[in-house]
Amino acid sequence: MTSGVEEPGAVPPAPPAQAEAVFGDSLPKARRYAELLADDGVRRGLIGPREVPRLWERHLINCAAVEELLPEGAEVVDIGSGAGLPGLVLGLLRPDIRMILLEPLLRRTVFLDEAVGLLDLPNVEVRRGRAEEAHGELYTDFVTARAVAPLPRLAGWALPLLRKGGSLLALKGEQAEAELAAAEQDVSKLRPSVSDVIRVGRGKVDPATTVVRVTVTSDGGPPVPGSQKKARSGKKKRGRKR
Ligand SMILES: C[S@@+](CC[C@H](N)C(=O)[O-])C[C@H]1O[C@@H](n2cnc3c(N)ncnc32)[C@H](O)[C@@H]1O
Repeated sequence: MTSGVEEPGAVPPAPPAQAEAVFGDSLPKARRYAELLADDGVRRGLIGPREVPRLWERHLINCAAVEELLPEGAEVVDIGSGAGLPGLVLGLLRPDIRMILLEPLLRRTVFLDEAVGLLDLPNVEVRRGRAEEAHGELYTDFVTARAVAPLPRLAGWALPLLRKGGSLLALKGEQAEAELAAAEQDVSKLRPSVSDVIRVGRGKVDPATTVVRVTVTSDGGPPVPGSQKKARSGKKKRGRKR
């Protein structure tokens, strides 16, 4: 039986020294997000309690390292954001980018909406849905994803969302080269593309974050600029058809 008094949530560890270098002026927002993950995130089952002591190194800093692959003003769709990793971290670190967090589960989108409001992130939009349901509707410069699906399935979901020259940035573990080698042929059949494995955040993140990057080299369907359908409200929506 519960006492009716809510248990206090967990408290995240203090940010490690490299968090200052990684987040700079955004560190206060990153701290607030870490608190939210440790408290509400754990309470609502979005992250496991065992993740709390390693929130900074394994989650926030690891995800933040990807920002060096995103040029100024990039449009990004993070598929399978879960509790906001890596999309929310990138959105709070880089106010110049436009970030859509695409996540099918209501419980998670509710948390993400609350986090975006609390952290005051006007450049971040939360959408409920599966990546494959957005095909033909959403086009972007980059798709990010962490721990969402094996590479061939992930590429099937992500590549149709990309404009020509755009890249899927999939955060992977140490086996990234082997995973890419096994999947590369299937991936390039989905849409002509070039792929590589890069490590980002060297000198700030230890170990460096491993990213499989798949860059599409063909048009693959996005309509020509100017033929964009109007959003239902009549207001132009970020990242919509263009
Ligand atoms: C293991 S969690 C990873 C969450 C987060 N990216 C992270 O690294 O902590 C996988 C997430 O992908 C979402 N997901 C599963 N299938 C999806 C799909 N087809 N499109 C978009 N998201 C999907 C799930 O709802 C879940 O939130």
